[in-house]
Amino acid sequence: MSQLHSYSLQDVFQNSGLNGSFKVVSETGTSQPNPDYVDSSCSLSVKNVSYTVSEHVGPWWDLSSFRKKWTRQILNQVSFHVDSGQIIGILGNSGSGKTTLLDAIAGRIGNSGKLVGEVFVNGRKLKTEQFQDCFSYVLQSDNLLSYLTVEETLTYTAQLALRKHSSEAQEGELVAAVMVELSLGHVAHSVIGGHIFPGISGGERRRVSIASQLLQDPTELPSVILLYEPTTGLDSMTANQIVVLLAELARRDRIVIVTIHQPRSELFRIFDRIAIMSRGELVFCGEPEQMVDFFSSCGYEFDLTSVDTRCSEREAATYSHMHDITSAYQNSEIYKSMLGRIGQSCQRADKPMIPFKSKESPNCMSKLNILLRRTVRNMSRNRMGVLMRLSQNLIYGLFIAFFVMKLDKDMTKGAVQDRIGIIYQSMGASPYTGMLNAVALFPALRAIADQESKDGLYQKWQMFLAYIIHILPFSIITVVMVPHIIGELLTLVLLGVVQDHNMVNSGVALLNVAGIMVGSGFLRSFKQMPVVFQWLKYGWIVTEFYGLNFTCTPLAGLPGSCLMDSGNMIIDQGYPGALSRYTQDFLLLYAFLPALVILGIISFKIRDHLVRR
Ligand SMILES: Nc1ncnc2c1ncn2[C@@H]1O[C@H](COP(=O)(O)OP(=O)(O)OP(=O)(O)O)[C@@H](O)[C@H]1O
Repeated sequence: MSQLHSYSLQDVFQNSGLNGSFKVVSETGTSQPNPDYVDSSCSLSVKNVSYTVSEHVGPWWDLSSFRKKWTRQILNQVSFHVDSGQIIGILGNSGSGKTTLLDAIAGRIGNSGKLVGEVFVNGRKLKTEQFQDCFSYVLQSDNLLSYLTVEETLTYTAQLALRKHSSEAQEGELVAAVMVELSLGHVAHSVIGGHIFPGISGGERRRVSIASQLLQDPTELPSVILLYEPTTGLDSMTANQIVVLLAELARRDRIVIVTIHQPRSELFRIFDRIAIMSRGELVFCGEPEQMVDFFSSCGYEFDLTSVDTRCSEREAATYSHMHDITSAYQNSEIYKSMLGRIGQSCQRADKPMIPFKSKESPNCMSKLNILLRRTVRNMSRNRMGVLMRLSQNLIYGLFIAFFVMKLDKDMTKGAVQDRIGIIYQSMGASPYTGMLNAVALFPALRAIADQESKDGLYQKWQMFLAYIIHILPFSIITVVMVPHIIGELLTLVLLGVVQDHNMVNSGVALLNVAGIMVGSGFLRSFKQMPVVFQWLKYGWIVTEFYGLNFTCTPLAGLPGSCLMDSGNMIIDQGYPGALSRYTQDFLLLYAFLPALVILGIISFKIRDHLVRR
């Protein structure tokens, strides 16, 4: 990775033709503090943003109150202004509205409530649907593929995000530059790791997630980066390092907005602006030094900004404190000067607009190809996963073969019953192996798809298709065990619309048992079945029994115990019409496969609407 140290990200963008305009150009990736940002290249103004949701007054089991609704104010007239080169920390107790504010700015608020207010970038008002294309958003959880290295992870992201005509060399240079910028060079070839095997550290994973976001703007460095709780779950030293790193990113001509739960006191100095939220309102937004003066001038401690809901008296008292502080802030010079800066920036809309994320990213097929290569590479290193897929059908096949070899031809020794039993077991049990695969291996990919699709890298159903294509070679081994593949596909379809994979487990099990019992004809006579199930009867019986001749020793005292002595008679008597429908029934069985793939695509399209955006 020696080449890593020869690039800075800005240089690469400028040299590669994917250039943007930078005022602060650093050398070799080290930050250049830029304290005198008089005319910043970018400004973000958030003006009077409010968010309300309509909620049922009571729970659903109390119908009278459930029918009534009330409007709840989650964000109330939030305004702040921040220039490039600055990092702003949004603080507040749990439930104060930090996440909602970040989601609102990032354009991922969902449509369950009503969002009003204005967001300006460089003085130009953004439409709500433009937020998502304008800002980069780093979530709290690092959804990364465990078996890929850091460099591979970032390379695949670059391939998914960058312009279709960017070359491999350009992508490589950008990835190398981003790794330099986030000090990831020393772990470039280390695997990300997971719960069951070690990989890079928690802080390094955070940095990989941030690096992924930096790579997602192909035309220019992302100018506004939002990070949700980037320090949660990290030890204090690593948390400090992450915040320092974010401050360095901001100094390189960006705006960095971070929500943070409980920052250590030394971290306050690193932020250029501190915003404190309580009950959906900004009770303070200013420089850290101003914060100390402000709180001492209004006679309150900083930690009195949260409302204590432990009892009604404490709630009333602390709410009144909070109200006093908010009023004091809104009457302060700090607030007025902030409003002044918003006004100035709106009047001076002469700066260039931040370019939106490129709409020229690779086409659908190329993205599918990249996703497939990424999934295959990750899977091929998962020894347990590969072993599980290869061995389960082999073992299952051997198990069935063991019984098949012992099948008797004597009618009186259960020749017919045993054969039907074997078919029933093959049909009934193999979908479970498919289900187990999907439940064990797919949810991690689904979480990644949820995040990356929100970033606009691809659509969720494309990850679903890539997953199906990558299991095809394994499925070819089990081609005669269509029920196994049907089991896996059915599980994937349900995983699209049901989040909890335990519920999916039970659902598939139930559908499988019910399907076999009601619709297969193994446990019920075809003739007694409703017509809708009759056409579902398939060719296994014909495959097993056609052309078979049985022996039979008549049982004493049981005349007619040997009335049927051939497989063809069994088919005619027990499953009338099955012979003439043989091809049609098999086609029907295989038709389940494309039908389930189409259902899966629909299911993952529905997921787009279900998963809160
Ligand atoms: N769509 C919604 N419908 C109903 N209530 C909501 C919705 N979104 C947010 N809330 C409520 O708004 C309040 C603020 O939530 P938010 O997640 O923004 O707080 P937070 O400051 O990020 O909390 P934490 O630090 O615990 O994550 C919470 O009480 C939450 O339950």
